[in-house]
Amino acid sequence: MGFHIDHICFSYEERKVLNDISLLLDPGHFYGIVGPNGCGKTTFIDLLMGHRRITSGSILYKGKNIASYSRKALAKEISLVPQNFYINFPFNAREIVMMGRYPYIPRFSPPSAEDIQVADEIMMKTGTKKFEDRYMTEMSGGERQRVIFARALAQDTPVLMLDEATSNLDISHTLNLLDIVADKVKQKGNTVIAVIQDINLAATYCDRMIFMKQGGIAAYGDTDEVLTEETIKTVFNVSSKVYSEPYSNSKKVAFIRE
Ligand SMILES: Nc1ncnc2c1ncn2[C@@H]1O[C@H](COP(=O)(O)OP(=O)(O)OP(=O)(O)O)[C@@H](O)[C@H]1O
Repeated sequence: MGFHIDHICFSYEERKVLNDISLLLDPGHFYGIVGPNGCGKTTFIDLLMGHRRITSGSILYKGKNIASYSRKALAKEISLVPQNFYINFPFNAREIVMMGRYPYIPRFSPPSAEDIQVADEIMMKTGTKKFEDRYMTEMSGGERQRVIFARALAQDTPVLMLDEATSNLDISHTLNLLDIVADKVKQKGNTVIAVIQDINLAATYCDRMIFMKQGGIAAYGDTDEVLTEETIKTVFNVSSKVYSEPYSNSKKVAFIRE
């Protein structure tokens, strides 16, 4: 049982940003959310995270209203790699990754041996161990992004939300991190819900896609079915050719400049 999103609307004060969205997001899938700038993707993710309250409708997670979960209970279920992460206090990379373990560490207690082991393993896998002692304020944008990604993985939740989480990473780190989470979807039945601007990257990893436009859902379903030239035209007003690409065994889009 995943998310049951029922006729939700959301406004920033007077401004309606999401309009009547209904979706069922089942566990065990890699969802890609795609859509033009400003169409409401981050706002949608914020609502699923319980960070903002919907104006109308309901969001159930595992059958319970998302707003009824305590912060700590929700942190054991859902983690997020945000689009922007601001930090001006000089935490080092290890401290940031360890923050992912906070739902499991009792108040006023130090991290357990297990917490330390999990953080170490994640840092090795994400290639962030080599700068574990470096301050976040003294890293490149891509290095910081990988540490924030590692923090979310250390949280070890059944649901992981990615908001353009790899947009400033090189291709090698992008593939490494998306492979790690795709593996969790396959092996453990975890759920990934990822806002991805790069449609071809989304098509490679996501078995289901949600196309958003002007605060609503323009198309939703299995990637093979919804990723079409018509969808790209409707959502982005861009002409394209959609074709099957044998190397990644997925659909790909070639954009046509007119
Ligand atoms: N805090 C806010 N207060 C008022 N309006 C906001 C706020 N945050 C976002 N908006 C507006 O809400 C709309 C949706 O924003 P959102 O960030 O969800 O879009 P997005 O699809 O994630 O965009 P992008 O692809 O550019 O990241 C935009 O028109 C934006 O200007």
